[in-house]
Formats: sequence, structure tokens, C-alpha cells
Amino acid sequence: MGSQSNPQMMKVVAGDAGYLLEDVPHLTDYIPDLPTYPNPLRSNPAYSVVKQYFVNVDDTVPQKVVVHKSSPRGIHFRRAGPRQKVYFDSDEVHACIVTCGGLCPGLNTVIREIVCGLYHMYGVNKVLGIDGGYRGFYSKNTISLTPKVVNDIHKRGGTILGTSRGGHDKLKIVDSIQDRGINQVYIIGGDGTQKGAAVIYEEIRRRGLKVAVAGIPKTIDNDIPVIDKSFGFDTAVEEAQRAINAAHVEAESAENGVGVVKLMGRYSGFIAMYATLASRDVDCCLIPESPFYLEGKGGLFEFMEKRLKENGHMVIVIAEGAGQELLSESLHSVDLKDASGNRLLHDVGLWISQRIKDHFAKQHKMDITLKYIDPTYMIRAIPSNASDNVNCTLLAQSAVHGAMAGYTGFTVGLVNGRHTYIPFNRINERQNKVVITDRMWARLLSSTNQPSFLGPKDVIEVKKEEELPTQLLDGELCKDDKSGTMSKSSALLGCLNCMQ
Ligand SMILES: Nc1ncnc2c1ncn2[C@@H]1O[C@H](COP(=O)(O)OP(=O)(O)OP(=O)(O)O)[C@@H](O)[C@H]1O
Ligand SMILES: O=P(O)(O)OC[C@H]1O[C@](O)(CO)[C@@H](O)[C@@H]1O
Ligand SMILES: [Mg+2]
Repeated sequence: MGSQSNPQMMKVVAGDAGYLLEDVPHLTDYIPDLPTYPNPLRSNPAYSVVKQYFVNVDDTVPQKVVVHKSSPRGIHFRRAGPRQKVYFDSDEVHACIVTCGGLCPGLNTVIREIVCGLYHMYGVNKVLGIDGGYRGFYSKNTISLTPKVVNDIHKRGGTILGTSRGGHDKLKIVDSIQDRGINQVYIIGGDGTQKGAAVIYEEIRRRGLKVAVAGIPKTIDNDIPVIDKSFGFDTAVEEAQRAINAAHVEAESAENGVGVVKLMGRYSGFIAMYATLASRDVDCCLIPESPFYLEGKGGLFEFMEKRLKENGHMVIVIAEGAGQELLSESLHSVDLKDASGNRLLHDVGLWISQRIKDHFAKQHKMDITLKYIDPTYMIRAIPSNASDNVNCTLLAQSAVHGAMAGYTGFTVGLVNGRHTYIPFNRINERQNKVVITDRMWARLLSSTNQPSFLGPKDVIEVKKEEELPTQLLDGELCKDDKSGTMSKSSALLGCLNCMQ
């Protein structure tokens, strides 16, 4: 195998038949001759019974699992899990955990499992909680985390550490890490957080510090690329069902009842798409990635009139980032940003509800009864469900194994159902979005039987927009798309777009 580094410091290892390993950095890349220690799990009675508990150093996970017989083997990521050798003596480890960005079900479970994993698997008992996100490194006191302190926290929503947006000051954060003698940093957060983690890792590397930086991706919006999905996503979708169900009950009980539910999803409409697919009560799902219009032929109002005539009621699910251009146009407003630089959105749910009411009142064709439900924060402020709890546990343990093994500058994540270490540059290169020319959106359209609101010209535009720079090998197409009409970026997306 040949190894090469590209200008963004990506470690790429090429192998036979088009095999590529997008590897993660290791402390020994910039600190030579680090001592190693046998993994303490070897003598841990709980693990010594497990055959092949340790992951082979050469194990990798393919990004694409659907291939043709002549396909190149493609991109792979390093498989997560415990290694035979570790690069930290247990007594030497001084870890810290920070949570940043918006809330997500399961944050406390991940915190708990990092603390317990370090303690029970590796005998580490120095773990600090950083209070209130990145700014907490330099402006707040820390919290000492022990298995006892975190014992029950998985039953609570939110994060016991607190979180925040903005306040990422690279130098102050790394000074604080250095001053406190921290040598493992676990950073839980979304796309912005992972970008911040990459900056911290680079500064740590520049200073030549023996500090492992591990990211644990958190995004109910599913806007982080490469990974199948984040912990908390399933819980959020499940909770969204309750709101959709209420909207449906209200709509069904009134003459020409209309239920409107606004769900989270700033730039990516995955929650709305999955909640719609799960529910079967939704007549129309509107997401940021799919432009729509209200008036005229093929517009939302025309579809509503038809559906109400047919069924006597209907439910619309709208992601908070959908139709923002329409709103800005009609409100003549300026763009505002939050402390992290994310666009602050107008309330599309209220706006569309009013527009629908105005339309039907003006037309005098139909009296409607509209109920608007906004459960946005409710779906992310709850504790995680059983399957997300399992997911959180495995992610946390994988992060701990990776840091102990000396890997750094990585995000842990599920790729095709297997736990992997993904380099920060790969996670941070773009935002994951619903690809509306892809199979999953088509499935939604056939499930709701709603219009796509797109003319042939729009489809060409959408496809052009999706032609992002890609690292796919020549000739690779999205999954089993033989026609070649699917964009390469579609082929790069995680399984929430293409799931079979
Ligand atoms: N490009 C960047 N470089 C350094 N730090 C960043 C960058 N983008 C965001 N951050 C920092 O990361 C933290 C979290 O970012 P943000 O508020 O965007 O949330 P997030 O992690 O994307 O989570 P979510 O959007 O899912 O709520 C903030 O403290 C922010 O300052
Ligand atoms: O927590 P804030 O700042 O209100 O931001 C809300 C945003 O956070 C998210 O929940 C992502 O974490 C988005 O879906 C939503 O737009
Ligand atoms: Mg974000």
C-alpha cells in the first residue's frame, strides 16, 4: 500500500483495486517514539472472555456497500474499537468532555458512557466536565465527573454540562487544555462543533502536545455528512410523531380541517422527511432542500383544495428552514445570525398558517379550520429512547478506545452500520442535505402523493447545485442507479438518503 498526504493533511492510503483509506491522524505522526502499553482490557474479566475483542489494526469499513462487479473498492474508514496497544498509561490520562451547539436527545448518555468507559475499561479516574460549551474552557469552572456523578444522567434530557453557541477562541481553549494538563478531549456537538474541534486539534498539533482530540457527532438535523445518522435522531423523529398525530386528530375532527406541524431542520429536512414517512398521516411535507410555491397551477394552495375535497382534512409538515426565501421576500427582512454564525430563521410555521387562512378566506370557496402545532424544542429536549441509548453507548466507547489507542483529530461515527474513525476534514467538508433527486425523497413523494413543486427546469437546476466536488472514483454512481442520471454528490450521501 502506498501512503500520501494531501494539502489539507488528510492521510490517504491507497491499496489494490481502487482501495482508498481516508485515515485519521495519530499522535505518533507528530510525536515520535511514544511509549505504548498493553491494553488493560486484556486482563479485564468482563472482556477477556470475548473472542477477538481487539480490532485488527488493518480493519477498515467501506463507505459504499452497494457495488458492481467491476467497481473500484472505493473509500474506506478506519474501524473503531479497542486496540492491543494503547498510548496512554491509565494513571496518566486526564480527560475532559464538552458539549456544544443545540440540544439533542442522548447527550447525557454519551457523557455518562465516556466517563464510565474510561473508568471501567481503562481505569481512568480523572475526567473533567467543561461547563457551557467551548467558552467554558476559559470562562467557567469545571465539574469533576465520576461514574457516581453521572450514574443517572441518561434519564434526563439536555446536557448536565450545559452548552452554548459562539465563544470558540482557539488560543484560549488550547491554553486552558495545556494549563490544566488535559490529554484527552472529547467534544460532543454538531457540524459547527466538529469544525471547532478540528481547529483545536490543529493548534494542539502545532504545539506538539500529547493530547488526543475526539469528536462525537450530535445532530438531530442530520446535517453531518458521511455518518449514517446521529444519536438522538430516532428519538426526535419518534417524538415528532406525537405532534403529527395530534395535528391529524384535530384536522380529522373538523370540517376541512388542516393541521400544520413545524419541525426542526435549519438547512436539512431529514427530521421532517422521516417523521412524514413514519407517520402515514401527512399529506404534504415541505423541506428546505425542495423549493415550493403557494399560488397558481401546481402550487400548494391548488393541492390543498384538491386534497380537502377528496379527504375533508389534511396535515402539512414543514421543516423550519423551508420556504425561507418566500418569507424574506414577503417580510422584506434582513438576515440575522446567531452567535455561531448560523442564520436565524423566520417562523415559517406561523407564516404559512396565516397564508393558508388568508387564501381560503379570500377564495370563499371553502371554510377551513386550521390548527398550528410547533413542537420544535420538545423533540430535542427529551431523553433518548432505547435504541439511541445503545447508539450513544457504542459511540462513547468507540471514542474512548480511539483516544486511548493514540488516534486524534477524528470523529467517531456509524458508516453502513459499523463504527468508524473519520478524519475531521472529511466530516467538515460539506453539510449533509436531503437530495431531492434521490431515492428517499422519491419514496416520500409516492407515500404522500404530494406534488414535487418542481418543473423540468428546476430539476436541472437542483442537479447542477448537487454537483459538488467529490472524491468518488471515476464512473461511480449513486448506489444502484444504472442510468447515470444520479449526481455524484448523491452517491456520497449517507444511508438516510439512499436507504434500501
Ligand atoms: N468554523 C468554525 N470554527 C471554529 N468554531 C466553530 C466553527 N463553527 C462553529 N464553531 C463553534 O462550535 C460551537 C457550536 O457551533 P453551532 O452553534 O453552529 O452548533 P453545532 O455544533 O453545529 O450544533 P447544531 O447546529 O446541531 O445545534 C460554537 O461554540 C461555535 O462557536
Ligand atoms: O437552539 P437554538 O439556538 O434555538 O437553535 C435551533 C436550531 O438548533 C437545531 O436544533 C440544531 O441543533 C436546529 O434544528 C435548530 O434550527
Ligand atoms: Mg449546526
